[in-house]
Amino acid sequence: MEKKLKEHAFLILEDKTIFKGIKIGRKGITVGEIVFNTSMTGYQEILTDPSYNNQIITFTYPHIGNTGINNIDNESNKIQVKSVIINNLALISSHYENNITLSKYLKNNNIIGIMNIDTRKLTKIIRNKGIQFGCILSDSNININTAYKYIKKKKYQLTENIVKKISTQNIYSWKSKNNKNYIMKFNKKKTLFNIIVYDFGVKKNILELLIKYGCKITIIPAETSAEKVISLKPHGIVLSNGPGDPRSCIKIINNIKILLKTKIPIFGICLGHQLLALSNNAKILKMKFGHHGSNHPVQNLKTKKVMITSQNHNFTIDPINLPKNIKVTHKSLFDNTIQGIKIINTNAFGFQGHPEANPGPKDSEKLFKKFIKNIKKNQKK
Ligand SMILES: NC(=O)CC[C@H](N)C(=O)O
Repeated sequence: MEKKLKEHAFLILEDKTIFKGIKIGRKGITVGEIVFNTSMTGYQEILTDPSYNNQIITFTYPHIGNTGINNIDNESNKIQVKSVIINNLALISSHYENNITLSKYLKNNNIIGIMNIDTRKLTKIIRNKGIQFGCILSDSNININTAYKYIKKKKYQLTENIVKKISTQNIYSWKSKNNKNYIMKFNKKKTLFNIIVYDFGVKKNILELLIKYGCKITIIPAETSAEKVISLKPHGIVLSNGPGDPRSCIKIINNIKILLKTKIPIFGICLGHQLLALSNNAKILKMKFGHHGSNHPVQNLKTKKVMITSQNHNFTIDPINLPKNIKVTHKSLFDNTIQGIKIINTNAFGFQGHPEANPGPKDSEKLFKKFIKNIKKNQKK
């Protein structure tokens, strides 16, 4: 059990709503875009998902921290969210893999957080008014007017390209800790495909699933040139998930345009899917409050089958005046937004949700099989 959890903190929204709560993590002030996640499990994976880099996360599920933090489930090597808003922080962590309490984990990683917030009320505000920029203030030496000034000052930074900052700076091979146990389940011929993964903020489970389906992985910096990628002679290319506004990734979009001409199979996931669309001259829109949860129904328009998927995005492909070479393959049954695309006359497809889940259901894992099938087909030609 943890004691001393009683210092006050404030959550201040750009619409001037003020919530009073209790400080968790480090003392200080922080601002960012607040996004809500509706998943009932998986707070550790969410906190470490690089797609949330620079954002403040709030959980609609009221009880967070009850299984602690373990050494296995991180989706990257650090906490990626800027700050955390929780309703009820569990004071006891109980799980056989538990290593450290959530509260200690936040403190050790210098994260500013707030608890005892009615996160469902906060989520309703975001749903009604749209994504809110907000500030967590847990330092009694800073007053609320400073917080408002901070919100105004920092908001402009939303359009900057953060992908380049968080991507790997060097090319490296991914070695799975688990690979012996699950490589080759799908790929019976035991061929290892060489896959290049563009790291826009890649989640670990994307890499683990590629390993599972028989791939050898080389991870490359976000702005690696198309020429360099072609010289590495990959069997397939993955455009990973990642944070921020895809429209800021100009260099990456230009590289994808060149790669599309090569016919190397390409699989775009979330940000990667949006970048695939942009490199084919589609428009991207910012959604009112995005999709962030693990129960989103997505329909395959050809088979009519529905998958329950994990989602985490604020941007979406504009369905109006979609270029003719982009075929929509999947749609959200929540709001009809585009969830899957195929680029005609190429070997490229994209998926808006998170087929690697973590947290979330495994229904859309089959998209990895589809990618491998595309690679095999391409080899036969
Ligand atoms: N998970 C992701 O890759 C997110 C993509 C993009 N940053 C968005 O918010 O829409």
